[in-house]
Amino acid sequence: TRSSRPQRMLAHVKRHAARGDPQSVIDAIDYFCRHKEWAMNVGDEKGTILDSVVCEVSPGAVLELGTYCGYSTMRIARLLAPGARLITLEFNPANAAVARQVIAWAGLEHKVQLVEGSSGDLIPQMREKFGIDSFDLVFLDHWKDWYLPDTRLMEELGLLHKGSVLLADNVICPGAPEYLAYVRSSPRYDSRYFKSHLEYTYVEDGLEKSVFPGASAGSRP
Ligand SMILES: Cc1cc(-c2n[nH]c(CCNC(=O)c3cc(-c4ccc(F)cc4)cc(O)c3O)n2)ccn1
Ligand SMILES: [Mg+2]
Repeated sequence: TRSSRPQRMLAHVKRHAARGDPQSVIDAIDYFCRHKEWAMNVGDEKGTILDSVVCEVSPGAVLELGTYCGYSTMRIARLLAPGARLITLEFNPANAAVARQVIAWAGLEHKVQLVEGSSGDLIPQMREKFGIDSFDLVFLDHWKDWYLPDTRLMEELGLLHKGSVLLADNVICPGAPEYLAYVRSSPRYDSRYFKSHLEYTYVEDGLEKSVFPGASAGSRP
């Protein structure tokens, strides 16, 4: 049967990127998506904003919701300090299989745990299965109408601590209006919008960065 777009992307990476060189893998995917076939990676423009937030937070524990082909997984993992951990959740097994190979080609597999399944099922298992107490950074890049319920779930499970950063992709396109309204109105978050474009296009999109000031904030003194 005909190959999938992620499979063609992986073939392009193997042909054009150097093993163990994450930047060359990132560049190869950006070239493929800009000049051959569009794909829903966060991309180079929003990727630069992602990089700056990762460097600013210098997280010990990161959760990524929505791996896809592992592009943003690599952007984050290549900037992590030794011993820091990145857990990434992917719903689609075929995409997860491609992502594992992309991450391995970049030589970043020892920094990344890729788990297949839905966020709603896996987030409650973070402590027991992965020994994670809380996350310093969460990159939301999965199903857009799941951003809000999953954020509420992480709050309720105590997976966010004072200063935890939520960074959400696609808040304009495809859009996450309920999530945006929540983080921008809740006294529990300091939120800021980084205007950009939908990956590899001129359509407006952006990232919303929201700092969790602590569970007590916004509740009665
Ligand atoms: C429930 C659950 C879900 C997941 C999960 N795993 N993988 C994903 C991928 C989700 N991503 C997107 O749908 C997405 C779409 C566009 C887009 C598409 C078409 C257009 F025309 C314009 C823009 C652009 C993007 O940047 C995106 O990120 N979710 C993992 C775990 N649990
Ligand atoms: Mg996205």
